[in-house]
Amino acid sequence: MLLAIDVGNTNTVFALWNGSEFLSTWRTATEVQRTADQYYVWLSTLMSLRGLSDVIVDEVIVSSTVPRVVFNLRVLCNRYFDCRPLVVGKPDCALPVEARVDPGTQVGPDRLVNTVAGHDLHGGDLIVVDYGTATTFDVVDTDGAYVGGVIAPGVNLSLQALHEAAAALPLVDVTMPPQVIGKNTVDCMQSGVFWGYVGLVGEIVRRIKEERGRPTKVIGTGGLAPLFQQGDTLFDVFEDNLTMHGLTVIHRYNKDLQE
Ligand SMILES: Nc1ncnc2c1ncn2[C@@H]1O[C@H](COP(=O)(O)OP(=O)(O)OP(=O)(O)O)[C@@H](O)[C@H]1O
Ligand SMILES: CC(C)(CO)[C@@H](O)C(=O)NCCC(=O)O
Ligand SMILES: [K+]
Repeated sequence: MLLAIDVGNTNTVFALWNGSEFLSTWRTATEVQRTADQYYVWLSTLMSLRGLSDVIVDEVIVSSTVPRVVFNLRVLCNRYFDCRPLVVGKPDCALPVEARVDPGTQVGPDRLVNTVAGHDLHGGDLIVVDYGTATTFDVVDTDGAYVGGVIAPGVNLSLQALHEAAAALPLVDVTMPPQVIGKNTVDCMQSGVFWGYVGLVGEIVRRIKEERGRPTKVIGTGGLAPLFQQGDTLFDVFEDNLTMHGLTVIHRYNKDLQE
């Protein structure tokens, strides 16, 4: 069975894919020091808690925005799953779409995977907005190619930065505040970040559409996307599991190429 691993700068998600559905997904904090043995103890424990101890993982695909993590994931595959992982961005992992960017640019693998997934589900002419560690905008051309985008600081990163830089500001969660005008510190901060990001996303999407000059569908993904959709209609669709879906599409594509 396929194990798909999506390593973000904050969180790493593992998912088991049986060819037609995800049996389970698990999330852990991304940590470069974590060893293959630590991954395996953690994963096999969670698998048995879900009654999945009999599942044999024999294929793995990885997307990692943190290059150093890949080494230990390779050891995990070799030692415990007796296979070589397919790693997005490496020459031996083919992608069903092109990346039309400046020569030498290393596009984040998560953005390529989101492009593939978006194109698979919705065709071409898309903007994928991903609320991860960074807030990214991936522009998908008519033929499905990644043609660039926008990288803005992530929502939680902005809240953290306020807290770390200003002695009197606490660390708060992002939420939609009751009013725009805050009457206390927390409401003021939440208003700044919530409405600030509603504005940021709306404005960047508007300008991308203007620059491209054709009808473009907007897809929102990432843990915080639904929260921001409450502030304004920012997306045409919300996709819960976009990156994981893209990993299964890329895995299938590479298998079909081998056959
Ligand atoms: N109201 C909220 N306030 C703060 N965080 C939230 C809230 N709702 C969801 N989240 C967080 O969103 C995250 C899920 O987002 P996602 O997996 O898209 O990105 P990430 O893990 O933060 O970033 P990356 O993928 O770059 O590591 C989880 O860490 C979850 O705790
Ligand atoms: C922008 C992030 C951090 C978002 O996860 C990741 O996609 C990344 O490290 N990208 C590399 C640079 C680029 O995508 O152009
Ligand atoms: K992500």
